[in-house]
Amino acid sequence: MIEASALTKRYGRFTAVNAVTFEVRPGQVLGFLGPNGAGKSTTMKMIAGFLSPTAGRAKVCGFDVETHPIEAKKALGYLPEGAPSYGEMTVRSFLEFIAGIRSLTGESKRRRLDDVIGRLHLEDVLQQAIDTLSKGFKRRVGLAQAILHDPPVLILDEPTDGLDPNQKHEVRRLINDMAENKVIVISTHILEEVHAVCNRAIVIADGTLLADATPGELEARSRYHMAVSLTTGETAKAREALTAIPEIETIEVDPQNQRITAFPRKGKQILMAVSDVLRAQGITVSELQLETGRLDEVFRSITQSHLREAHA
Ligand SMILES: Nc1ncnc2c1ncn2[C@@H]1O[C@H](COP(=O)(O)OP(=O)(O)OP(=O)(O)O)[C@@H](O)[C@H]1O
Repeated sequence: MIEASALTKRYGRFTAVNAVTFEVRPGQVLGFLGPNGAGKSTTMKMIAGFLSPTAGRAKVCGFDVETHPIEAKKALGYLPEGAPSYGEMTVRSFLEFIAGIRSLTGESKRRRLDDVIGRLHLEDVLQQAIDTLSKGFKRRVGLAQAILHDPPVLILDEPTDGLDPNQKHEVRRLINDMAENKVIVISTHILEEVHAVCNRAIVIADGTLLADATPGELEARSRYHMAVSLTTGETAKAREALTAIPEIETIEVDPQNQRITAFPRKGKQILMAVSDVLRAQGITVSELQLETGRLDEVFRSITQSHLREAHA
């Protein structure tokens, strides 16, 4: 379990992280979302014990990161941003070195090394110096060192940064496979990643926690939640037909692709009515979709309204 209590980091008069409080329990994969410079990496570094908080505290599996750093770090795997240090080492010697630091020996060391090398497909680069690897491979080596001792808590700072789409998919699957009995925190800019791996999301901006909810709850805040979108060759006729439905508040047409979106009045369901009206008018649609909500729009509205208020 991770407990962050009023975690704060100040650099001079600048507050990078402002009294952030949250808990993460086993089975939770928490996505850390926020614009550039929001304080995501700084918060993760404080929980991982790589940076001392100015105020507040973090605990990992009950151990205060500041007062019991060894116990806390034992329970934790941390993938920092960027590439692993020790770039002159080969991948194999780096992982052996980390295994030593993690006190792995003998059969269990061999098993753990084989496991992470296999999971992250590092077989072909084991003898290569880390500095000479592509960005994606460097990221995979970083992930391998984070999970090598099979810790109960994982903190992964942008784990899929620099990976190609296949590798992104693989790493998301790896996180899903590990999620059941671990505590996992990931930071990401990729909102589809929140859907793919997270069952909870925290939004921060300017070092301040602005939202803490499931991805579904966040989507439900979107103006697109329960809206109906459709594509047809008869846009004008369909739009006109939809104006007859009293439960629809507004209708928008995307100028790029002519896709129509009908927004319901608060609390109203419109899918059946839309479908009935189109059928009655003989309008053929190539696609009709009930929207769950758009995370990117919610993210923008939460962070931008905060920034507007903060700088007003
Ligand atoms: N050592 C430092 N001295 C002064 N300011 C710093 C220092 N480290 C970070 N900051 C500032 O703290 C703020 C938060 O940085 P942080 O790296 O945590 O953001 P982030 O949310 O991870 O951003 P990104 O998504 O761009 O990685 C930024 O404004 C950054 O410039």
